Amino acid sequence: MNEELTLTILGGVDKDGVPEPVSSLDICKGEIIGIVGPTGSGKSTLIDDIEQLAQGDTPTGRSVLINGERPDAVIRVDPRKKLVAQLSQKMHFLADMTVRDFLQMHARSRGKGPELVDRVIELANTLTGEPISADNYLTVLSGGQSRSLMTADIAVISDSPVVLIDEIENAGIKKQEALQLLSGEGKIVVVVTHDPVLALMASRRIVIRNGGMVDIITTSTGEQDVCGRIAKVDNWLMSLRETIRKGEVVEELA
Ligand SMILES: Nc1ncnc2c1ncn2[C@@H]1O[C@H](COP(=O)(O)OP(=O)(O)OP(=O)(O)O)[C@@H](O)[C@H]1O
Repeated sequence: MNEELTLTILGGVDKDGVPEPVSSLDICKGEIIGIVGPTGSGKSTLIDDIEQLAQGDTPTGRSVLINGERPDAVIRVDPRKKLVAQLSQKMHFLADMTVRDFLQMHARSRGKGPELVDRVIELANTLTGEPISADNYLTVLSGGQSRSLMTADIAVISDSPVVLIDEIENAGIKKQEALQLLSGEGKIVVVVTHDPVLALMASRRIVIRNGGMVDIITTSTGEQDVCGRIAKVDNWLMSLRETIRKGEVVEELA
């Protein structure tokens, strides 16, 4: 995946049919971009527009361009050519097969070798505190394990250069690592979140109000500093959760 990629969102209208203040936004390869706004403001709707590569044919009237051009119809409908992968809070596997069989099948369907399977599991295990083994059945994986596996699968096997993430704050996965992994693979990562660590990890965030994109905030160096500090607290909380999950005793602070 070395080709250049720019995703352009052309603004449409807000809930009142008024043109959105942000009329055009370019997002480049490897960028993490946040979407923030009050409940019901239209964050998921923007994610859906990107997922569908809207062409003025959704309620918002937005259009999404790939490298400055309107994507052809094949890209929009052929699952093998899909540009956009989505990772959501609610995720369950329905297939009754092992992790290894599932990943091998997915790698094969993408024309990739079975050697990637071990790499996916290894990466997934860096994102979850509960180890996943190749012989686990998908149906017994916890929510956190499932999301970790999907994140690693998207990073390694899936060719989709754009990843949409809708609220993973309580997903039981190391969310910073997950975002870094995906953007490090050169993917465009679009994340709906109010989690300060995730929102400030993004280089910019789109502010949504009343269905419209009203502002783009670039993360300042001061905000990056805050992000680093809260990330440490966040990792500490995660390790405390692990200690408690394992039935161990929490050490007192020195
Ligand atoms: N530009 C728009 N034009 C018309 N309707 C819109 C627009 N944007 C959002 N809506 C509608 O507003 C409602 C709420 O939007 P949405 O679910 O995207 O909000 P949200 O910010 O994701 O909410 P939550 O934080 O609760 O998940 C939906 O019914 C959606 O169809």
